[in-house]
Amino acid sequence: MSKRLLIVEDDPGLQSQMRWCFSEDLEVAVAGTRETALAALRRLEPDVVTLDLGLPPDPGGASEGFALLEDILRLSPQTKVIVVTGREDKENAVKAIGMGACDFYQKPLDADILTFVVNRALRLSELERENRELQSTQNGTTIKGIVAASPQMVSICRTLEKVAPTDVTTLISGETGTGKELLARALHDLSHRSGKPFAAINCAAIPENLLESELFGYEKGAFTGATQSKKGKIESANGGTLFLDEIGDMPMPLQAKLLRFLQERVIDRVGSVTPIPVDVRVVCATHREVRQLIDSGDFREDLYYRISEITLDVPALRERDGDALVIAKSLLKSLGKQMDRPNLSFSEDAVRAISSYAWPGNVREMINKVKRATIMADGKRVTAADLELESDVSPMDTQLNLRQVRETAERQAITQALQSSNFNMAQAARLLGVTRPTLYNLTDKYKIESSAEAASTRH
Ligand SMILES: Nc1ncnc2c1ncn2[C@@H]1O[C@H](COP(=O)(O)OP(=O)(O)OP(=O)(O)O)[C@@H](O)[C@H]1O
Repeated sequence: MSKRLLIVEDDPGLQSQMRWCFSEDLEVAVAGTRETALAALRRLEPDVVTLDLGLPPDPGGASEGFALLEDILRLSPQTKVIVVTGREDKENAVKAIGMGACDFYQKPLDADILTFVVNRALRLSELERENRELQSTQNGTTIKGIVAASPQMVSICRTLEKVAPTDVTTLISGETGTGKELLARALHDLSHRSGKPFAAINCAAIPENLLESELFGYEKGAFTGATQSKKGKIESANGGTLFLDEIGDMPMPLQAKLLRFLQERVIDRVGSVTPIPVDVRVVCATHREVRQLIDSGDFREDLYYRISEITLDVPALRERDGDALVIAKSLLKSLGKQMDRPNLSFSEDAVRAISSYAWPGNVREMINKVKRATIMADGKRVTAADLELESDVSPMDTQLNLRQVRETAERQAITQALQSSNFNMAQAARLLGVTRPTLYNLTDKYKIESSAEAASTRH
């Protein structure tokens, strides 16, 4: 894509002199007033603007130039602005830089210096764009399967890397869906036990009377129905890692038995008194406040100290700076690939909605929302509405020109009309106040399915 430069200069002589300074591989537009400059900004989306501060109606001062500088920085903050000032106008140059201009250039015109300054700004703009692209795809950790950019999660991953090679019992706490099991698996994968089993059991999901035999196994004849002996989860994890999810929900009698195992590293199957030595690393997780469970008499304090030799407190997604967006982007990429909808990206309003939403169900909730959006999105852009998130921005805050606004609005209106008319084209056309052929043209243009069957089997 060619680079674009907008020259804002009210003197026609200088306008053409400046235009001549730049080679043909640069797309150059010229504007002489604030209004025409803003129109060109929206149309051209320039990488760099040279801005003469002395614009009409204040050609002798700088008020109009400063107003335009503010407009440009608000509407298109990534555009690099070089202010052009009079020979003795150092004060305004400094003020403009303070406001956010990237450089300044003093008249009279010197072609070499001007091209040098503009090329430098173009290069800066290119580097910043590359950097933005890199940042949006970069993962702050190299642990397989974990996507994180926030300092909080990056620090947890660092701790995890240090703890993994040891055998210390680790307690991972955090709200539901924050990735506790994912971290437990990473602890296993990064340890010397990775070639051995990883056995997981959810203490809250198994009825109390079955949990003991699930964990410790049983001998033939131990209870009605025990027609043969069976290993429990602890034994089947021998050599590897045992993950006890929702440890806070473990019944008291079993807590005593687990404590004995952690102290002596032997288990007794149900119905047996012969201890079996087992070598496992234990990782526990809970979404509950274990300290409160201890206070209310529902959790043994001695067991707590045994299982929490190291604790990892996983913050909720809303507390991690920047994670929501990088995880959402990574999910969109992988789910898009899985569902044969590659190259999807989030619209500006989706990006804002993802960053401001509280994600009470954390990453698990995000997976569901992104999965839905991957199916629902029309075209390549996933909107806040596709994610079923509220968009708090008006289109003009984020969209640069009318084409973008119009297309988004048209696409939404057509989809709604088709849905509310049960995909009856004549009725939808009436609702939209257009003829049927026009509606067909529009559904073709936006690649919107115009029958219920096609819309539901589209993906
Ligand atoms: N940082 C992350 N990067 C990528 N995927 C993640 C991340 N955190 C969580 N996930 C994914 O989110 C889903 C939920 O994670 P996980 O099951 O580990 O959460 P949990 O805290 O154990 O939940 P619960 O308390 O409900 O058992 C999983 O599919 C997991 O792979």
